[in-house]
Amino acid sequence: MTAQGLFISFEGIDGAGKSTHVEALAERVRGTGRTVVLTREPGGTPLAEKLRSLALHEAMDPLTEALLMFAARRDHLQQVIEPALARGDAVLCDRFTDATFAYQGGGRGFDWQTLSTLERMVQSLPSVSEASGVKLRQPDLTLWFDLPPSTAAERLAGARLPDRFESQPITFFEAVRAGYERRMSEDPSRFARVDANQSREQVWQAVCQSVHSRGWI
Ligand SMILES: Nc1ncnc2c1ncn2[C@@H]1O[C@H](COP(=O)(O)OP(=O)(O)OP(=O)(O)O)[C@@H](O)[C@H]1O
Ligand SMILES: Cc1cn([C@H]2C[C@H](O)[C@@H](COP(=O)(O)O)O2)c(=O)[nH]c1=O
Repeated sequence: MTAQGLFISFEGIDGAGKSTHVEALAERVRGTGRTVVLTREPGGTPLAEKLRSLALHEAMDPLTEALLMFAARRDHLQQVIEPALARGDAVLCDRFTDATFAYQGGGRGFDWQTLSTLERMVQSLPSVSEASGVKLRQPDLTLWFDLPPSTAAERLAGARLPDRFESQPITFFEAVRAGYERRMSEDPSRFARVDANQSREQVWQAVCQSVHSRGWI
């Protein structure tokens, strides 16, 4: 947990079941007396929502796509996430930087090191002294809803008009899933991998268990 606030991100391929549990978890966290800020990426501010719309619907090259994600994140961090954490609120965010590594890094094959450089630029915490090194804003917990891409595709079939990401083939989502795997291997204690290939109730129990075991609900 950060000094004051609590930051939980929800990750996974499209259709993994993240959004199904965000509001219910928010309710459980509110029950502990915390104010909850429910938000999403790309998005979460008026500017970032405009960038979201571009990223999801306009054709562009992988670098432009990665820069848009980080530009949206920078605004979101400054306008919403950092102020909320400073107030001691809980921020529940539907996707954060792991999605950039998974989708742009894994899915698109964009250079992982360049993404790490952008991450350092965008997420450095200003108040940390030089002696203790640069600290990056990261979620206190990342719930990774892990589901085989074929099952996710079945769940999404016919649900809505697919955007630039949702219309990608299964092989793209296999690469995204591998991106999440790699990202988790780089910081395992931050992640809880939730087996999303279960009933909604079983997934919910797994979500609650991960948050409860950390003493946050
Ligand atoms: N455990 C489950 N079993 C079967 N269907 C599920 C389960 N969880 C969610 N669903 C259904 O799968 C679909 C996708 O779920 P949801 O919108 O929560 O996914 P998501 O990860 O938020 O997707 P996206 O990132 O594309 O917004 C919805 O129709 C939802 O009702
Ligand atoms: C943050 C982030 C998101 N994406 C992709 C992943 C999804 O396909 C869409 C967002 O849609 P959702 O229904 O809100 O899940 O954007 C990405 O490629 N890179 C990112 O950093």
